[in-house]
Amino acid sequence: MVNKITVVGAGNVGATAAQRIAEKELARTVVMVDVAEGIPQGKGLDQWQSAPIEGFDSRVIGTNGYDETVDSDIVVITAGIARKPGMSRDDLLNTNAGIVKSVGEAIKKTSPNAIVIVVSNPLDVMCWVAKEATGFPKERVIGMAGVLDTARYRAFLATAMDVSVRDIQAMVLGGHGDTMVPLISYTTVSGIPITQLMDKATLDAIVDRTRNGGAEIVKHLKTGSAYYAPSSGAVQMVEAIVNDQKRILPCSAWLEGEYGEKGIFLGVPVKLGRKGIEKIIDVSLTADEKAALAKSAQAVREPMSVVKL
Ligand SMILES: NC(=O)C1=CN([C@@H]2O[C@H](COP(=O)(O)OP(=O)(O)OC[C@H]3O[C@@H](n4cnc5c(N)ncnc54)[C@H](O)[C@@H]3O)[C@@H](O)[C@H]2O)C=CC1
Ligand SMILES: O=C([O-])CC(=O)C(=O)O
Repeated sequence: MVNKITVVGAGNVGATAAQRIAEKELARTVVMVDVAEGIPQGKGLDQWQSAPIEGFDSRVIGTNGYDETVDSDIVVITAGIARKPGMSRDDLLNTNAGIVKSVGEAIKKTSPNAIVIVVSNPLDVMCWVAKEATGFPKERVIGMAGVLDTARYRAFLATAMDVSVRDIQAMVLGGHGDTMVPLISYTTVSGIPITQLMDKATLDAIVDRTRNGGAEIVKHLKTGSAYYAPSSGAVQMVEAIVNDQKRILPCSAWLEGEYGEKGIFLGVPVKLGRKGIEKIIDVSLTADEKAALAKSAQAVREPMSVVKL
């Protein structure tokens, strides 16, 4: 358990993440911050009132400012607008860049030693905005997307094969968009290569569905985007950090030459522990996977070039 975890944005992803963090008792105090008056206060109080039933002692509070967040160990940024049907994540760029920048500046002043987990979209670009605004080292600014995209891929594979999700190991790398790269060569079911268990057409359809996994939920919900699995993804990363688990998870990380890329955030396998990103793991890729990752990096670079910081 750490002393304090702040979740900025008390909307669908933020509030669900805060509740999960409290239920897992990952921090003594969980603070939700939102600009919407009354919302973080009301949700925080409601969550705290679930504590006697769920049996957790993490105190949840909600606020519109940063005083209560001072010296947070971890800050999860979920502030920003979510997309609606017909929109791409890049359509959120300008609005969310301004929001994430202001949040980053506030965190820099109030929690200078925090590890920041970014969730707001477009994810990889927002990680960069958060890194610029906080000035934090690359180990302490981490994006949540690969854990979610991989969870979707694993869930689809488990459904198709009628096996436990627990036995499916996989990794989705690249940017959090249509160009993401599910690594078929590293997908196994209890160590058995997926290509021995599933025909190519079925696998290709699952890869395609994974790439469009966020849009599929938006199409159903109409009013916003996914939040149960996204908050689970963010909380798995929080847990890895709090408990110094040294988990190897696909996260958006600032690259300085790894995978042939530099000066961008991109989803790659990292080791997550108490210091944040403790290592970026550079795995070998097939020629097709390398080309797909390079294309995905380009899809992150383009929106970056139009953001005014
Ligand atoms: N990285 C990923 O895999 C995922 C990213 N997302 C992204 O996460 C973000 C949040 O999604 P939801 O929670 O569904 O949206 P939501 O609309 O339910 O909640 C967003 C909250 O942010 C608040 N907010 C806006 N400006 C703020 C500021 N300056 N400071 C504090 N709070 C502020 C709003 O008042 C609102 O309560 C979106 O940008 C969405 O696209 C969502 C799911 C997955
Ligand atoms: O689709 C969206 O806009 C939200 C998101 O990133 C996801 O669910 O993958």
